[in-house]
Amino acid sequence: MFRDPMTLEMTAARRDALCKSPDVHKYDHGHALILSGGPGKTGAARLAARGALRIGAGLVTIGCPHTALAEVAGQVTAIMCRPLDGAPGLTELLEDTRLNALLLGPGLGLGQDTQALVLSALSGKRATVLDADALSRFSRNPETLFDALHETCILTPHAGEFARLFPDIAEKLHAPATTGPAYSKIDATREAAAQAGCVVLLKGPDTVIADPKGRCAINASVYDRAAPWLATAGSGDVLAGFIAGLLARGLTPFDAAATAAWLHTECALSFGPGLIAEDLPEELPSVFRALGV
Ligand SMILES: NC(=O)C1=CN([C@@H]2O[C@H](COP(=O)(O)OP(=O)(O)OC[C@H]3O[C@@H](n4cnc5c(N)ncnc54)[C@H](OP(=O)(O)O)[C@@H]3O)[C@@H](O)[C@H]2O)[C@@H](O)CC1
Ligand SMILES: Nc1ncnc2c1ncn2[C@@H]1O[C@H](COP(=O)(O)OP(=O)(O)O)[C@@H](O)[C@H]1O
Repeated sequence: MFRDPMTLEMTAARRDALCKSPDVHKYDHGHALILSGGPGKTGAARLAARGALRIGAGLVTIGCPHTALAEVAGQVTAIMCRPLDGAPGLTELLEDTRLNALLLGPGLGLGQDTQALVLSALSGKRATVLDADALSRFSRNPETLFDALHETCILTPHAGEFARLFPDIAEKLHAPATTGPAYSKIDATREAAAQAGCVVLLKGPDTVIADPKGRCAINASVYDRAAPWLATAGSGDVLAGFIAGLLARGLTPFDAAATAAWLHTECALSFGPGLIAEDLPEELPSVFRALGV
């Protein structure tokens, strides 16, 4: 067990996990399924899907409502798309056991459908990233979500989503410290991971990743790694896609979250000012080259 939080670095083991063997085929690199919202709400899933493909998932499919199929299909090429209406459609699609990593939330909306999709996705116990609306949807009934989560899930809230899902923990985090040591973002993320029973990645300039046993890492985008251009619409959607892609490739939830957060910052540093979310996946090849992947 790792009790001490570690500042993330690109270790040889992490780098090796990103390399692809010469003698395997695309299904050996996994197949990520990313759910999209309806018409006019497909951008976030497309950003995430591009991230998942660029980080090395062998195949990436966007599952979207029939009504959004033309919009999605008209804007993706290497990424595949499948019509999928509601939780029954998802259950049917998940009969394909090669779909080994799921991402739900970006652009999904806050309706009843989102809750049903999340619960259906979680029932199969597949590696699953929950972000954005898949978290906010449960702000009034977090216990429903916690009861369904399992150990290969990853929650990726920003501070606002975190406070919706873990209001008591957020209150402690934001309370003024009257006695030391103060309750930190690391304490908060660890407590949230223990409560949820899965990995939690709490975003921000300093992103903290924790698992239920207390293992913890920090991706600090500060000082020489400051990347304020990441505060742009959709950059979190790309991060969720990076994590889903690495899950598809077989990384553990903790390693997928930690490695993705580190690469996300590297992509922003490599691109520099003027960055928009679309640029992040496109920057991965030069980041990989610099790492010798
Ligand atoms: N290209 C696309 O298709 C994109 C699609 N997207 C998709 O849109 C959907 C809704 O996304 P969203 O951004 O409107 O919802 P959300 O982030 O909950 O903000 C609502 C309120 O929460 C707060 N808040 C926000 N951030 C915070 C923080 N870090 N820390 C603290 N508080 C924070 C803030 O409230 P305030 O602080 O202003 O009171 C804000 O007004 C979602 O599905 C997403 O995937 C986006 O990803 C963009 C690109
Ligand atoms: N000032 C900052 N410096 C470094 N990274 C940041 C900063 N602000 C936000 N980020 C990162 O950008 C991403 C924003 O994600 P999120 O808030 O979910 O936005 P969106 O919903 O638009 O995708 C997160 O990965 C977060 O860690």
